[in-house]
Amino acid sequence: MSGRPTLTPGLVVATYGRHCMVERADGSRLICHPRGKKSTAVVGDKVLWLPAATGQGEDGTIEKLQPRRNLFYRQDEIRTKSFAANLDQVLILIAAEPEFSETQLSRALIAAEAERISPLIVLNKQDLTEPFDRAWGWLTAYRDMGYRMLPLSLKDGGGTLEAVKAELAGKTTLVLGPSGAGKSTLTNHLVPGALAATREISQALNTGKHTTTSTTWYWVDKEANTALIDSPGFQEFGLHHIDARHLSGLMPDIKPFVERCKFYNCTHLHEPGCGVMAAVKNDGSVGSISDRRYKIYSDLFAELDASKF
Ligand SMILES: Nc1nc2c(ncn2[C@@H]2O[C@H](COP(=O)(O)OP(=O)(O)OP(=O)(O)O)[C@@H](O)[C@H]2O)c(=O)[nH]1
Ligand SMILES: [Zn+2]
Repeated sequence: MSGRPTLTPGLVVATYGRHCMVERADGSRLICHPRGKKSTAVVGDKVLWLPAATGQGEDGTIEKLQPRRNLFYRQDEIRTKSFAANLDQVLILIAAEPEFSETQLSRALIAAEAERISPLIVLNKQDLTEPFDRAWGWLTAYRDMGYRMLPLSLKDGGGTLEAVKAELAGKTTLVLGPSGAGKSTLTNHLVPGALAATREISQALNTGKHTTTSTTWYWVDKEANTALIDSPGFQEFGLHHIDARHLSGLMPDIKPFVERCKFYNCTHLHEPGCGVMAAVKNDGSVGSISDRRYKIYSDLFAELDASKF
């Protein structure tokens, strides 16, 4: 009879619980579940899988995860983690309206920095001129920190969408953003039919129930060079995997001042001779740390430090 089944490479394109949708090299897809309890595959993982024995209800088992280039962490309200792996960049989509939270923006940027994944901030709804200009001006501080930023109007399409597309070309991008920023609209502009495809995947993975998968991979081009990964909003963007002591190094406006601290293990919360605290200015002028960002730092420090116990 035939020999042993051979391990076949695949890409995880969606997950629901421990079930995964795996794409073969030819683009066809099948449902797999990981062998063993420990290994959990995430969207973007490259895996080796085997066909399941007949009658087991799934099409295959994931036998091996290939080493990851990076792993983006996110923790939701109930503290279950969901991630995506092997990313080139994270697109943080915010909008002129509804107003977004600076804390959530900072958290997403810190999560990206921690994995050395380049973030791209995109401010949508440029057609809403007045709130847009206000938000854009306010984000200047983030441009000054060195973050890439682009304006967008999904309503008007045109030039701004082309500029965003150019940043995505040839890369794997995770899209994050608060509810109402325009994530679904962006995905549908870039991948027509994306939402219908997601519903189908969700139903296949979750035995027909109408729930959406937490994270989904889409190919933007036929050649499969450009990929977009959609993820739910970031209301509760937990950073519990980050050590509080590493936080200052992950905030580019705070980092340069750390070397001025008197104590090498300064937490920048109460120590005398702290270079960070000395640089905090309430006007957020260039070459200083704004008091908003310092508050985000100190609140996060307390949260991350407490989460260890
Ligand atoms: N004025 C304006 N409205 C926009 C623009 N882009 C999207 N919208 C609208 O903003 C609303 C929210 O867009 P969605 O794409 O559903 O936002 P989302 O980020 O997917 O939101 P969730 O599904 O809640 O996570 C919709 O009514 C869109 O039509 C834009 O550029 N300008
Ligand atoms: Zn200090």
